Amino acid sequence: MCEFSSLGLADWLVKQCKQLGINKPTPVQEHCMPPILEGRDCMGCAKTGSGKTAAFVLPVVQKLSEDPYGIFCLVLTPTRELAYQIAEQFRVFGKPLGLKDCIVVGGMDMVSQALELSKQPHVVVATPGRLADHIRSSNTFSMSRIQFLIMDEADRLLEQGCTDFTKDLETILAILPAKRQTLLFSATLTDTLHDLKSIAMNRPFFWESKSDTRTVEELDQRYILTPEKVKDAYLVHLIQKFTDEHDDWSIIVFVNTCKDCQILTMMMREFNFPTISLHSMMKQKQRFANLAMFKASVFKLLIATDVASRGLDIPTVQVVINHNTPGLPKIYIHRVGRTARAGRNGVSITLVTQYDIHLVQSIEAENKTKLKEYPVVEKDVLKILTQVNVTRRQCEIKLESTDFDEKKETNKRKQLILEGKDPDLEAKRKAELEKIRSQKKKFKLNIHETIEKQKRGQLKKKIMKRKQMKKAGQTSA
Ligand SMILES: Nc1ncnc2c1ncn2[C@@H]1O[C@H](COP(=O)(O)OP(=O)(O)OP(=O)(O)O)[C@@H](O)[C@H]1O
Repeated sequence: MCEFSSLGLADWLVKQCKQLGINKPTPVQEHCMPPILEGRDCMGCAKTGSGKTAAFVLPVVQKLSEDPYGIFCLVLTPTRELAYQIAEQFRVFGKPLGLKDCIVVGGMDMVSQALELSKQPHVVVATPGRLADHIRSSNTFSMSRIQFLIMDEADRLLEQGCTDFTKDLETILAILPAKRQTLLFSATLTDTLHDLKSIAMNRPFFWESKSDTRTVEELDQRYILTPEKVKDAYLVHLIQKFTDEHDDWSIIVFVNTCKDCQILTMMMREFNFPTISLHSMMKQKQRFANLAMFKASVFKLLIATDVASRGLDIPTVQVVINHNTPGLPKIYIHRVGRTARAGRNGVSITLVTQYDIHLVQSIEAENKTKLKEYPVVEKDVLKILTQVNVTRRQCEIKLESTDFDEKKETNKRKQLILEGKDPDLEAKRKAELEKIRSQKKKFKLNIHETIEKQKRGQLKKKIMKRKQMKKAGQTSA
C-alpha cells in the first residue's frame, strides 16, 4: 500500500490526515487522488465505507490552498444529513487554511443561508432542491468561477425516484462554468454511467474497485424467513438478543415508510429499548438532533427510512436490520453499508417474507453474494408474538389519534406547491384519472362480457344446428 505523500498530497495535509488517524490511503483514494490533483474529471465507484469522501475532499483542499477564493467548490448530495457530514470533513481537513463552508439544505432558514452564500464561502455543500431555490430567487452569489463540482452519491442525484432532482440539477448546471473539474462518486455508479459521462465531459478518469462482490467482506449478511405477521416479533427478539449479548451495541433498523418508522419507534420504546427515529416527515431540526443523539450513543437503536441509507458514517453501528426486504439491490447495498465500515466487522439481517424471495434472489445475483440464514430459536419468538402484536395494534391506535396522516397529506400538498403545481387541481386531476380508469375498466369488462355472450350464443347455435341435423338425418333414415 502506498503513502499519501507519494500521491502528490502536500506535507501539511499528510500531517492533518495523521492527526485524524488516517495513515495510509484506501484504494479509492490511492487511485482517484492523483488524477484529480492533475486536473482531470473523475468518476470513482468503490464499496460503502471505503473512504470516498476523503478521496475528493483532500485534493480539493490542496487545490484551494494553492489559489484560495470563494466560491471555489460546490458539492451536491441527496440528503441533508449527508451534506452536514461532508461539510464537516472539509472543515476538519481545511482547518489550517481557515476554510469557510456553507451548508445549503432544505428545512433550514433560507434567509441566513442566502446571507452565508453572499459572503463567498470557499465550499458550498448543498442538496439540489434548496440550492436551485436560491438560484431562482436571489442574485447575491455567483458560482460562475467554481473550480470543482462534486456529486456525492451521484447515481442517486440522477435517479428519477421518489425525489426527482432532474429539474433542480438543470437549474444548477446552467449557472456553473463549463471549464471546471467534475468529480462523481458512489458505491453504485454503474447503472447511471452513461448519464454521468455527460456531466463529467472532460475525459473523465473512471475508477471502480475490482472485486467479485459489491459488498465488503467484513459484512456478515444474513436473512430470516418469516411470515409477515411474525416479523415484528423477530425484530423485538433480535434486538433483545443484541442487548443481552453486547454492552456496546448500536443498531439501525430500516423500514419502508415514515408511518412504519413512527409505529416501530413507539413499539420499541414500549419494550424499553433506547430508540430514536429518522424519516422525512420529521422537522429538519429534529432530524439533526436525533441523528446527533444516535451518533453519541445516547440512543442505541435508530429506526429509519431510506433517508438514512446513503453515506451516513457512524462507526459504532454493528448491526443493520432490514425490516422490509429492499425492492432494489442498490438500496440493499447502501442500507447494509451503514455497518462494517472502514475495515470494521458488522452484521446485516434482512427479514424476508414469502412474497420477498424473488427480491432476495435478485439481491444475491446482483451483489454476487449468498445471504446466509440467521439462526433463531423459533419458540422464543412465538413466546412474545401475542404481546408484540398487541403492542403494535396499541401503537397504531395511538398514532391514528394524532394528526400523523393529516400531516402526511399537508406535506404532500406542500411538495406539490414547491413543484409549482396546484394541490387542488392535482387532486381533481387524480380523481378524474381515477374516474377514467374505472370507466375504462368497466368498458373493458362490458366488452369482455359481450364477447363471452356472443361466444355462448354461437356455441348454442352450433349445438342446435347439430341437433337439428342429427334429427333430420334420423327422419330421412
Ligand atoms: N485512509 C483511511 N484510513 C482509515 N480510515 C479512513 C481512511 N479514509 C477514510 N477513512 C474513514 O473511513 C470511514 C468511511 O469513509 P467514508 O464515509 O468516506 O466512506 P464512503 O466510501 O463515502 O462510504 P459510503 O459509500 O457509505 O458513502 C470514515 O469514518 C473515514 O474517516
